[in-house]
Amino acid sequence: MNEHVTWRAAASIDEQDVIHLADVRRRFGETAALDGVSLTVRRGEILGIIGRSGAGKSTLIRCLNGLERPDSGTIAIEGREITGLGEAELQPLRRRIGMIFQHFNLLSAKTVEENVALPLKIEGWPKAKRLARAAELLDLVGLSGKAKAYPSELSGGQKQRVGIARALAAKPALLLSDEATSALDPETTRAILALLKDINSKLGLTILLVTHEMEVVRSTADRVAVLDAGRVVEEGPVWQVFSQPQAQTTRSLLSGIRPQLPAHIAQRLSPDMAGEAIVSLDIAGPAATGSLFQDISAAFPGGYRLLHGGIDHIQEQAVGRFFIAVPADDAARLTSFAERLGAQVEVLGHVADHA
Ligand SMILES: Nc1ncnc2c1ncn2[C@@H]1O[C@H](COP(=O)(O)OP(=O)(O)OP(=O)(O)O)[C@@H](O)[C@H]1O
Repeated sequence: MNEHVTWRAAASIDEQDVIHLADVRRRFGETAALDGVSLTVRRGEILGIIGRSGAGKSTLIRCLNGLERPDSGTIAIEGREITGLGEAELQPLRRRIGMIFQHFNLLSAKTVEENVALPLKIEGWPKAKRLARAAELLDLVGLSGKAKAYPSELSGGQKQRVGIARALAAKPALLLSDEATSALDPETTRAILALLKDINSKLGLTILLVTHEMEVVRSTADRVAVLDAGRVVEEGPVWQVFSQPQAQTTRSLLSGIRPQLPAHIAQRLSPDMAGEAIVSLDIAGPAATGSLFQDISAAFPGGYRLLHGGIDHIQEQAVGRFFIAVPADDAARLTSFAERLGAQVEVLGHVADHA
């Protein structure tokens, strides 16, 4: 455990960014896979990167681990620029990034402890020392009893724990998770994410979570960057981006985990200003659990109807999303009233009768 303490101390001395990308571009023929990506992964944080299929996530990962070279722009790992380095110079920097994968990528003919110790063997560590380190890491990931087992004898979750232990063996500056929970059931996913969060807080380990699973980012990341057609279209603390997403891509990516206007009401929406206006209210922070509806009630004697929604908690911040119906004539005044209280308001349309 001493090694962990040393590691953490080292992390706190060195405050520089772990990864820094500036205007990174990579084209494949007509396709701009990365179209000017600038991004920073700060030491000790968990940064989530989300994007739909084809957004450029894999190209970004390949540029980070040196398997792909950008056409232009710069990539620095712990302040050292990797763009332009030759293979020999790249190797030690590549080892500063430990990776975990969707399908674990364990060697089936090797035992668990041999898999974990493999990066250290490549680095030339003596056998006794690397097995001692493997034992320490297996303890960290909760697999002490499995050192002599083979991957085929393990569950998916246990295999990913071995993957995590192996990725941490050479004390990387960054753990890069490439869809690491996508092949796991929800319960195992939660356990693996809890382990990653635990390692992040115990060791100060910096983690980059690349995923198409919004729930992974919601429950685990500190910040999130949204990639769309090779560009970062939105970036910020998870609770902020998830509560008031600005980009259309972010909104549609989040549609599965944020309350949506029920389909039977959405089908009846009309742009004609008649009957009731259907309004969405997004509000976060203390205002979300404050007196929002009490204030609206007091200011709008014509009344309102709460149709759908609720309050979630992300990073210990309340995040509220509500759909309400108000008399059409009140919609404009309600919008400015709720905006003054900190809500993001959108009039989605109107319905002739009660929705
Ligand atoms: N080697 C390649 N040759 C040609 N086109 C490529 C190549 N690699 C990526 N692309 C294209 O670049 C774009 C970004 O691809 P990339 O694989 O980085 O996206 P992604 O976000 O990882 O997608 P997915 O989630 O489906 O893996 C896509 O349009 C893809 O077709």
